[in-house]
Amino acid sequence: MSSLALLPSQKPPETREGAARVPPESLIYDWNQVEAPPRPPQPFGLIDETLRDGIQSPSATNPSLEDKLELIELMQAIGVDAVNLGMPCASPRALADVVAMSRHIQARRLTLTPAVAARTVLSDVEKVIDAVQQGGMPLTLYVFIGASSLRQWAEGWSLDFLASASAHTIGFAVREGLEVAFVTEDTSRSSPEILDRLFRTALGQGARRLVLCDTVGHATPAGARALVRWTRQLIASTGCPGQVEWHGHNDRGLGLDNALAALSAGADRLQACGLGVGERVGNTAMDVLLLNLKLLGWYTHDLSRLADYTRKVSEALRIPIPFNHPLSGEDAFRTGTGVHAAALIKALGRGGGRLADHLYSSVPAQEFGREQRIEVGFMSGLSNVRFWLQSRGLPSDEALCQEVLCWAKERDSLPREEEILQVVETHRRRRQSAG
Ligand SMILES: CC(=O)SCCNC(=O)CCNC(=O)[C@H](O)C(C)(C)COP(=O)(O)OP(=O)(O)OC[C@H]1O[C@@H](n2cnc3c(N)ncnc32)[C@H](O)[C@@H]1OP(=O)(O)O
Repeated sequence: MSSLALLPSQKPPETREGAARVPPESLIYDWNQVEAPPRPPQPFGLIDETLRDGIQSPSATNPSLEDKLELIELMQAIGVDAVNLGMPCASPRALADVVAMSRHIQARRLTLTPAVAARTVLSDVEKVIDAVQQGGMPLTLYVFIGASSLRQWAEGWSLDFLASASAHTIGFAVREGLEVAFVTEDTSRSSPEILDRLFRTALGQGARRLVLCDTVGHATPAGARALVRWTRQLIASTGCPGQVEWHGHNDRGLGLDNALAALSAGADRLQACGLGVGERVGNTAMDVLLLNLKLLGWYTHDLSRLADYTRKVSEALRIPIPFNHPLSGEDAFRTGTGVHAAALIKALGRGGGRLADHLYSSVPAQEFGREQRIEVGFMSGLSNVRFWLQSRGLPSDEALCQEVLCWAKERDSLPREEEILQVVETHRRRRQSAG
């Protein structure tokens, strides 16, 4: 504790007239621009898979219908253009929820395109047709089959079986008036020979979207780019209209990088789930993807409700937001660190929130509905304490600041607000009785 006496006391921040008017961009050299990723070659879309793949996370709770409806509203608010409502064949409740969500989308005149998933199995597709009839609105069918040799081996399937099951089911769905997206599970580990056969079959039967699935999170950005480019060339060679969609998992922690690489290579749409929930370690996180798309300048929709969306995903699926999750994590914009806090406080004094927002974060908190917070803890300096006290309208004389800081340094974790207030109160009483 005696070492604290050696800490230099914080000088009052210098003020520099006019600093507030300096745009942050002019103070930040951006190496990212030196080798900037290629912009997507065409407009792109986003489909939210939280209510399909997201709830396949073993840790997720199946959200109530009310929560699902609220989530759909928030998806619309953040500018997502399509939503997968689930698998009607999974259970009577799943079917009923899909129907209720379709009715909601219609009644509220939302612009989200609703979609559902099914196996290449006629009885699954019949359930989708039920959902369309009961819900009274079209649903895009995402019809899937395990494609890779590994997946075929596990099931005892042949490529002929995959092609005929796909042709049969897609043909049936298209004749029934459904728009069809063809989903090849494990695409990123499937050979070009397999994909060539299946994609030509699907497009020939009227599928209008090919979904490239990195089902086990095997892809790297280079692999994602190669697969997207190869698929675009294949579609062009068929003369059929067809779009490319990317579905990525995060097993190697590369979900976001792969999604961005797929987009740069020409994917028309990306799939993602709020908070990155989904099978095993989950899917590309929709919230982090949107954050990056926005910062890259590739997405212009207002994202001030993005943190609300992420909170709702957490609440609806009963999955806590990790403390260090980008943007919405508890710690995303707070610091208890002395050097960082001292600089942040000076920046606040000089230029207000906008510049301060860029000082110790690459994400401007205010733009996304959040704000910077300064805490007091064992890695703090006097600046933290003084700011903490002043921002609560409390006295912040040197003796009190030193006492709070010495006390905080002795602790193993950041103190709670009430605990700091207790130290302040004890100090006040001691002074009162002394004086
Ligand atoms: C794209 C993805 O993420 S794939 C994950 C899809 N999501 C889910 O599975 C969640 C919801 N699933 C469910 O509710 C159930 O698994 C159901 C209703 C689909 C099927 O339940 P069950 O009939 O009891 O089958 P079960 O789940 O045990 O096994 C899956 C069956 O589907 C078969 N199957 C899987 N995909 C296909 C396909 N595209 N075409 C034909 N059969 C398929 C499997 O071979 C297996 O058949 P089997 O029972 O003869 O071995």
